[in-house]
Amino acid sequence: MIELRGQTLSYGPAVVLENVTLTIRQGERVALLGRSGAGKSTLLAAIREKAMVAGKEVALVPQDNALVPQLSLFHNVHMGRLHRHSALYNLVTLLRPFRRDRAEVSELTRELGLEPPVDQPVERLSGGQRQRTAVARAIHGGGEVLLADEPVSALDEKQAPEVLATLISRFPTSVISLHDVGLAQAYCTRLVGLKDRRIIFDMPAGEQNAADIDHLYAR
Ligand SMILES: Nc1ncnc2c1ncn2[C@@H]1O[C@H](COP(=O)(O)OP(=O)(O)OP(=O)(O)O)[C@@H](O)[C@H]1O
Repeated sequence: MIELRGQTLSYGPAVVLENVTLTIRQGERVALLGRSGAGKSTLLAAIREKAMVAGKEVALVPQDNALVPQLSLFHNVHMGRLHRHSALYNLVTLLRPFRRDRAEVSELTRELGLEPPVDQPVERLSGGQRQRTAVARAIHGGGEVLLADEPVSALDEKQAPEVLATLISRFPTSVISLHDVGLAQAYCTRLVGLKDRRIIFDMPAGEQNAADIDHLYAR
């Protein structure tokens, strides 16, 4: 479905991952694991590029959320769906959102435990609330493939699994960078470990042992 074959990923002369071969199949929930700087975001970007070339509809949760702070929670979530509407519809929505859209966004934000009113500017939200706004934007936009970069890193122990479960359930296929191995094992079907410029394991969730994980995070 999405395939990288022997690809080297680099920034100019700086190689991040060498000879990457990876196939993401329909229905998979793939977790990318590895120490900070191992190349998870870089690999996600390469997967995104392949998915776009293959004509897939991709939903993104970027690591930095990529929200517009001055705009409301509603408008930031609605942004996920701009491409589905006409320019006129989007212009009207900017000034005065349609009731139907407001209701839909309000329901989604409630589902994600976002308490502030949807009119609240994003710049007045907490870090965890901003992250859930980015999650809501991806869900609202929808698509065939979810690519998410640490989408629940700012959430507490109770919220993180709930939000991750909701996010994953809305997409047929997902690739998610996670630093929480427990969450990856609980919610993903396949774990891909990155270290020393390569994929050091790629196996079904549940098959890796403690030594695999220790080695992945060892210096
Ligand atoms: N735009 C860039 N230009 C040059 N080097 C970069 C750029 N983005 C990332 N890198 C480098 O590429 C390597 C991999 O970075 P990447 O962000 O993919 O890692 P990561 O596993 O996602 O890290 P983290 O868990 O901290 O988000 C790092 O050494 C980083 O410094």
